[in-house]
Amino acid sequence: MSNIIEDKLSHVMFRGRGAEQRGGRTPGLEGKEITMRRNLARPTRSIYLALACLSLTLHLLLAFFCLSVLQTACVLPSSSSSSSSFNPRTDTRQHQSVSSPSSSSSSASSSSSSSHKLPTSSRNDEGHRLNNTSDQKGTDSVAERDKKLVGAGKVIPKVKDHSALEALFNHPLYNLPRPEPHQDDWLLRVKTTEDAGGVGSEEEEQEDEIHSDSQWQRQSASQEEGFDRVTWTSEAETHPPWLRFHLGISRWELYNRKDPNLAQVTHYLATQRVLGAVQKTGGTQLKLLISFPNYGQALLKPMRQSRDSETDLNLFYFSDFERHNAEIAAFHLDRLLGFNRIPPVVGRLINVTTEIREITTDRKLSRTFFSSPVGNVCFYGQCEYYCSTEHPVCGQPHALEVSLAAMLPDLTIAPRRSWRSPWRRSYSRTKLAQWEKDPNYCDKVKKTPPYNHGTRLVDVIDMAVLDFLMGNMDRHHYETFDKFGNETFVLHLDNGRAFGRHSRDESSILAPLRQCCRIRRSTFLRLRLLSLPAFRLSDVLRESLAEDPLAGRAPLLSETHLSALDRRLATVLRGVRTCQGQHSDVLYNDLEGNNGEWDQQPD
Ligand SMILES: Nc1ncnc2c1ncn2[C@@H]1O[C@H](COP(=O)(O)OP(=O)(O)OP(=O)(O)O)[C@@H](O)[C@H]1O
Ligand SMILES: [Mn+2]
Repeated sequence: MSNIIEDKLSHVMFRGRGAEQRGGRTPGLEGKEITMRRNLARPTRSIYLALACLSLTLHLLLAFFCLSVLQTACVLPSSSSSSSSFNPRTDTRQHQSVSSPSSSSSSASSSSSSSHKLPTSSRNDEGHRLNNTSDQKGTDSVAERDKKLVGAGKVIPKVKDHSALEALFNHPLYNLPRPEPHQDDWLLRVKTTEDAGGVGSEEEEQEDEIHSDSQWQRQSASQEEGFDRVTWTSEAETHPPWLRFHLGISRWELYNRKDPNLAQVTHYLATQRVLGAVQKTGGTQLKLLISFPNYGQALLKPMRQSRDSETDLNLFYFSDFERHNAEIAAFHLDRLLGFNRIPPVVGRLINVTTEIREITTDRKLSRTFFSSPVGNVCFYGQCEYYCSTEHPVCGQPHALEVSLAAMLPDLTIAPRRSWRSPWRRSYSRTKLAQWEKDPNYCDKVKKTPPYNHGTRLVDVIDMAVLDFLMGNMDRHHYETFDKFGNETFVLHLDNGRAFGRHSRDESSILAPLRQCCRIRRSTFLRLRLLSLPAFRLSDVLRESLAEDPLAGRAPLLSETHLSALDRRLATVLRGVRTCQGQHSDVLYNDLEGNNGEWDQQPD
């Protein structure tokens, strides 16, 4: 056997040498070689076969060795080890930027259900990019992240198959038939060219009418710097989402929950390029008016404190900081209660340097920018409360969480009326308001216009229920659209001071319900529905808030706030029952003539 192998090996060596010598060979030598090869063809094949077997055996041995002895050397590096090498947390400024890549990918999952299958390495790559760019003003990182946060108001990441939110919105109580709106029931309407009645009629046009196509075109001809060219016509499909939102405002609600434009508005607010940022006047705290290239605008409230920091118990409601997450959560809660009385609000991570400081034309605002000792970009603006170096709004180092609320139509085309709330607090450290001293206060309110007629009283009570649930004590005024007179809903604007405390329920907010013992039947039935396990308020709100782009960074409301909502809801329902035990006309029947499935619910 060994001889045979040796023999075959010598043939291989011979062939090898022959090949080496080929360079200077004579034709005679080549001829000899061919003859020899023919003679040796069969033994050579056997040698090849033997060598293949040998090689295979050696490979198998090597593999065994590798698996048993050097097992760790064959294992791929774990994700945690790779993540730590990609995400060095070297400095406090970077903390937020570091945590955001995973969050941006998880919030991207709201637009793509497959994204939570993203390989860890791709998330880490993002983290790496983000850290690099945050040192170069963080400009690209924030913009890139924003592109991925496009899930705004779109698809909810489905952790479970069953969606309580979907089930809630499919319930008949959330699909009550509405009368077909007449022309007068819309806040605005688009004037056609025929309506305009030719040249010279402009001064006679009513203020509540959106200008005709020809006027829009004229406006676009005198284009302002940076703004898009206006190509809208009277056709709804040509309108940007913010304009469709304005055109959808009716006598009864700000938006129709089922209108696909609602998701487009939040998406728009979350993703449009910021063209302008100036301070907005009115109110007491810092807020900015943001402009987008196609003439849309938003009201910005910055994050000033962490989501979970509870308001100091010794701070008066009028001294409390405004919270960006409260504005976002209030919009979702109001929608869940079936009110639709808060303009769409969405969270966004902005770059304070490129999206405020470098573009603002507001000198009063730009003068307040500074770099903090750890290198974060901060500003404080000019306003009544908390606009000083001691209360700066800071990026990390440039990235800042904000809430963006869709702006209502300008007051020049849709004037609003501001009403002092009958249950307004005294806004004094020493005095009590009338309603706090007089148990029969509501009797007087009920006799006073506009509360003596129509739905205004139950509207204010709806608002009190919303405010009690979210702990908002700061409802001194409310607004309505002038055009609709007293026959309209009330706007729930300014919710920045809600969700300040979860450990305390402020029962005085419920005074309108307790003192008047009246509530809309539809509101009561929805509240009862939200107390059932299948539609539990905390569950549906958690699910709804997951739609917001900022939810990927941290839940917009902590679990403590969510469970406080369930507790407070039970208090409201108990309050109604107590009233029902004392009075007969507690439920204001706004469902007359609608005998639907909701009636079958036990009382
Ligand atoms: N989405 C909106 N569109 C148009 N105007 C709005 C919008 N939200 C608020 N406003 C207007 O801006 C004013 C100031 O806003 P807001 O009440 O939120 O500020 P604030 O500083 O919280 O006020 P306050 O200190 O009185 O509580 C409101 O009274 C309202 O008229
Ligand atoms: Mn406020």
